Amino acid sequence: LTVGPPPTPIPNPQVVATDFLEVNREELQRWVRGEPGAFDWSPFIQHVCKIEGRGEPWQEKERRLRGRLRRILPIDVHCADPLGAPLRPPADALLSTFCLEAVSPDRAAFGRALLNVGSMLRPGGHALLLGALGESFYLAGAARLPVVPLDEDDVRGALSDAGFTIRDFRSYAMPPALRTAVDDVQGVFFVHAQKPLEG
Ligand SMILES: C[S@@+](CC[C@H](N)C(=O)[O-])C[C@H]1O[C@@H](n2cnc3c(N)ncnc32)[C@H](O)[C@@H]1O
Repeated sequence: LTVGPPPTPIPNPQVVATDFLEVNREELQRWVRGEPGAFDWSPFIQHVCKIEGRGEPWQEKERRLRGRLRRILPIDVHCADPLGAPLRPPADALLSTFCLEAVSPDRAAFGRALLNVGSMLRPGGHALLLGALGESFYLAGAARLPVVPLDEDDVRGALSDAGFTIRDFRSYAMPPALRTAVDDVQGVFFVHAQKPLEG
């Protein structure tokens, strides 16, 4: 789960990155510090520069992102206060990818997790969520990890129950070429949702 800057520019935006596992947080920390042997995110940053098409040198984007990533915090999306204490200031925007459904035993838990992470957003804040549709497991090395299989209506219902307004909802069915043995994902959803300005 990553909490970050909003779609419209704000002065001096900061990015707060979070993960449940210390090993994952340490890996990210190594990248921020530029340590040798850290995971190399540069192909992804180069790709983003390419699709943004602004001619920004990728090294500049990487440098800026490193500078903005000030906090890497432990999180548990199953807690009402996922960070252990309210995020101060609350986030303008929140990005979560393939997390909530992968760590929830059932749809009710997915809905509660969405409500919990939504509490880190300011009123009017934006959530960008990507996740798996119809997935029941994925393999991480030798481990077979369960996933709650969701359909589009499950995601829409959970967003509405958590008080979000859906601004954009897209999904695609996994093309056969991308179906591999590491999971049984049927599709992917992309959501832009917003918390109401009041309440
Ligand atoms: C399927 S991975 C997705 C990772 C990454 N966001 C991505 O898109 O590839 C699920 C992530 O959820 C994290 N996780 C596990 N339990 C969690 C919990 N209770 N609260 C928050 N994150 C959790 C794992 O450490 C892992 O990084």
